[in-house]
Amino acid sequence: MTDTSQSPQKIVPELQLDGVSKRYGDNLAVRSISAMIPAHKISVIVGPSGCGKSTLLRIISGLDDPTDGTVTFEGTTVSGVPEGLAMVFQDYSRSLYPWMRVDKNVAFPLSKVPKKERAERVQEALDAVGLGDRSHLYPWQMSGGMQQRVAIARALASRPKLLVMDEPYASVDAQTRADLEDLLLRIQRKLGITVLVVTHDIDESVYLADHIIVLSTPPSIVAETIEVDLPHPRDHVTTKTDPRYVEIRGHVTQLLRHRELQAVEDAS
Ligand SMILES: Nc1ncnc2c1ncn2[C@@H]1O[C@H](COP(=O)(O)OP(=O)(O)OP(=O)(O)O)[C@@H](O)[C@H]1O
Repeated sequence: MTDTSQSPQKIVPELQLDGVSKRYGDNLAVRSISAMIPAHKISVIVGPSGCGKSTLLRIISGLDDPTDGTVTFEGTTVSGVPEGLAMVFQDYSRSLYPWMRVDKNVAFPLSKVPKKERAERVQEALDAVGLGDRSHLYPWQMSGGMQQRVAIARALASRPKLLVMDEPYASVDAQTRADLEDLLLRIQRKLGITVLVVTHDIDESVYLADHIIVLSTPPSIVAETIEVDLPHPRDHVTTKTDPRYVEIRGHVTQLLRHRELQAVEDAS
């Protein structure tokens, strides 16, 4: 056994989930999930449709209460949206205000920040997503991918410690999705923030993650957690042809497939 207590790579938890369950009436959506989200890394929760990923993310973000269990963010039990947490949702068209120019959209959550600092933060966040010169546009003058970059900039402008993203690229085309995945990898490496992404896309989970939490079919439980030891920087050609990528991808696929088959057997 390796002694990790002396290791400089020692994992620091940013978020801790202990026995988190959620019941909607008779429907048990999430069943006693315990997991750790390490600080300064990208963690991905992957699982089949309806397994409770969004429910879990809402609980982690303090938007919903668990029926049982606790979520701890930096040592404090989550009740309400914690300071230092920012969210990006799948549907950018509903998260941006169409009547506000891009800079106003990004500045919106910063109303309590002094004007000069607010302007600096907005510019910094738009630069980070490559839209520094598009601040005067309205969302409806932009492509879907650009709008999602604005939504990411708005989350970054609050300088979050934890960025939570629910299927953030599900509404854009494949090429834009690949570009946005690379953007997220670059931003995370540059800013060192903790990122938690929910997706049902196995490729996306392996490509983005340092740490994957595989959920089973409903009601979800953790099937396995996987440390992704693929090197950085990653790119869609080199990383995805790395035998280790292929191996991890195959393993996650097998886990999800096995659980699906088991659920079908249990139901019959
Ligand atoms: N507000 C709610 N009220 C009642 N049931 C809900 C509510 N939100 C989610 N559910 C139920 O909880 C279960 C999990 O839903 P959830 O949206 O969390 O899954 P998901 O894994 O994110 O699915 P998808 O990948 O399809 O978005 C489903 O059975 C869903 O119908």
